[in-house]
Amino acid sequence: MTSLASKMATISEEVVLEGEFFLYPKKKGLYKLTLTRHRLFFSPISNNSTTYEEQIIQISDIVGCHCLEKGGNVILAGAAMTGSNEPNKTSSSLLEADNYEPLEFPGQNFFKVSDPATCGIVIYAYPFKRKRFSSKRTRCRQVIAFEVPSSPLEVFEERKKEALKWKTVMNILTRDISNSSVDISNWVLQPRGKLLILINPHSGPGKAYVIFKNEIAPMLFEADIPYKAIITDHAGHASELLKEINLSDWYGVVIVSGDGLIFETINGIMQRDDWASSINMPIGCLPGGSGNALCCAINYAAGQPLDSSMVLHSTFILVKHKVIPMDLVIVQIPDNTIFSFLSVTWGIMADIDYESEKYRNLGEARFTIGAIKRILSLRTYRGRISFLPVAEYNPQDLSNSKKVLTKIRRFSLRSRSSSKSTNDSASRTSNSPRMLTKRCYSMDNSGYSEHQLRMAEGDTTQVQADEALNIHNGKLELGQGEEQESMQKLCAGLTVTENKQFTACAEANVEGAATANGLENSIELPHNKYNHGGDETYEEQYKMTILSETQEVNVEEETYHGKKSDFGPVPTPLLTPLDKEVPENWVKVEGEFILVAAVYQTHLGSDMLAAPDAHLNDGHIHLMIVREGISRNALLNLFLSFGQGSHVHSPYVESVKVLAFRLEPETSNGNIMIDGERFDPSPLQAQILPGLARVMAIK
Ligand SMILES: Nc1ncnc2c1ncn2[C@@H]1O[C@H](COP(=O)(O)OP(=O)(O)OP(=O)(O)O)[C@@H](O)[C@H]1O
Repeated sequence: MTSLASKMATISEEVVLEGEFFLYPKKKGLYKLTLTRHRLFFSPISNNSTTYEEQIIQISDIVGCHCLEKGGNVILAGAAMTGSNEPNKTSSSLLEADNYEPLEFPGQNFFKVSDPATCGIVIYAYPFKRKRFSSKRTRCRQVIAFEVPSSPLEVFEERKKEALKWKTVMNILTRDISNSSVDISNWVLQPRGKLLILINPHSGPGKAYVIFKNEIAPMLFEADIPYKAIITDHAGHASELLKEINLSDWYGVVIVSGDGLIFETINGIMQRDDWASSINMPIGCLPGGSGNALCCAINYAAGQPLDSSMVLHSTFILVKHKVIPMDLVIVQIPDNTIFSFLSVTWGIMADIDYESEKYRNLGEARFTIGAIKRILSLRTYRGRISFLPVAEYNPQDLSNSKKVLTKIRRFSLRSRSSSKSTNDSASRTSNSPRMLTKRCYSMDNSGYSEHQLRMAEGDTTQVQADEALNIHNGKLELGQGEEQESMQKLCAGLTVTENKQFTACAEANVEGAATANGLENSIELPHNKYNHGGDETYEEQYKMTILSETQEVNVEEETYHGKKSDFGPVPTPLLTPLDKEVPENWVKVEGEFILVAAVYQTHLGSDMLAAPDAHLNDGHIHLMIVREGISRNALLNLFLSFGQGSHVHSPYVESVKVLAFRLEPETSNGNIMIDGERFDPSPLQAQILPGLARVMAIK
């Protein structure tokens, strides 16, 4: 038996634990279990060596290990709580309230035993399996339980102790907690930090709560993650909570919604007096909305597929996460400041995002429908885009800029300035009520206001588009316009599935993880008369901590406790006031544009690899410009190539990495979208804040 065990553990790996167990509940024969730091091997013990069958579970696929327990159904401790409309209740006092709706699951899903004398372990794993009739892989739930035999451990307490030892060691390995001690009896399993989970019941097709209950909560139970789940009851609720609550009560905040609630969360935190420490609070995201770009970017970086099982893959990442810095971008619009984590778009991309709101019940497919309509009724926008490029700017060869001149990196900052103007203006962003659909921010700083989509009346191009493209009962019907051929080409790449979801054929190849772009650590800001010059470097002046791109954050070392400190506004040394000219060393491009997009995550949707070489914390804004002069056909092809990210090679696309930019639309029509939120077209400027936020991700 011992020799079999050695064979199982392939000898080269150090054996952490070995033991003999029954496979529960069959109790058919004994199994030998061998645990190494990376794998669990198990095989039946038989006198006949020809029946030797070894099975392996990778530790990296395991989310948790429990002791077998007696019981019926599982009632989840975290449970979910609805919001409250009670007028006197503040958002944060809701957290103390006791109106929980218990979530109950059938016991057999989690291997509850009927005999209290049964001792053993149950392992929850999510290994990759190949999909049927496809070369693609997806994670599948695997639950396996082992019972400690009553011989030689006859005493119940000893069997219980053995099961507990296996559970503890398995969970320590599963959580990738470093243990220097070779003696496993010194290994200590610390309880997991508590998560505040915010669920938007109206996001996307309105299924966020069902997704949470059926797909997310069970895995949180398996991984022993404590949480409190709150169903938001109004727009702005998340931002109110994050502004008010004592953050030290929580390990992190998790959003089950689309990008809109993540935007609210980040901007809520940035309105706190102690924003500079509070923004260290890890943010997790699980896809529950129609636009789940950050989830896509995190899954892509972790090498997980962006397929129909994205909730499962995202929950798996949440359970196995490390805390990773994420770039934010400070966006200044007249009289307001916004903190953005995703993108600023203007032109066709913004129009598609905003105008496709009415198809939100189609989930992400709304963007495909919106794209077809907007290409049919193509508009151009006049304006100016100015930017501070990372590399030497060569308009002839924009996508191939090589010489890196500037790079600012992740920082934690504490400005010496006592002015609070930035945060004061930010606080105006989300005090007012917010519409769930067709929402926009008005530029007069009065907060959120309802915005009617510019449909038929007074917008003839939209009417033509609507006539050319009809959507009835989940089917696309093409009109007779001059673009019919192009549209047929695009629609040939669309499949309409039973649940009326449209998916583009051109799927992103997301099997391989994004690799870090290998940029060096040096910082050499260009001479900029507005960067507050002097002899101090940018890092010295703003107390930046330069970390390498692959460095993880040790949460223990950072504080996000809600102490009121005298933090100043977020410094923006690269920006001049919006009503002054941009610095002389900026590049200015003027003309008619089809689109301008500033993106800082890889994805803007599961089939939109907008910035293929972006990284969560690469310290760059990836600017993409398409000027007028592109045919509709070429634009169609361009949109189709977004799935693979090959649009960056198009001769029509100018790609440039920048640290800051200013956008000055000359026309008042159209839309500006910041992280999926609409703003009226007016001048804005933005600067990267490298690695300012923290996300739960896997590199
Ligand atoms: N209970 C609620 N009722 C109405 N609106 C809410 C509620 N909770 C949150 N919201 C608002 O709904 C907005 C949209 O949600 P989110 O973007 O997360 O999902 P989404 O489905 O991707 O949205 P959209 O399709 O509108 O972009 C959020 O920005 C938030 O302000």
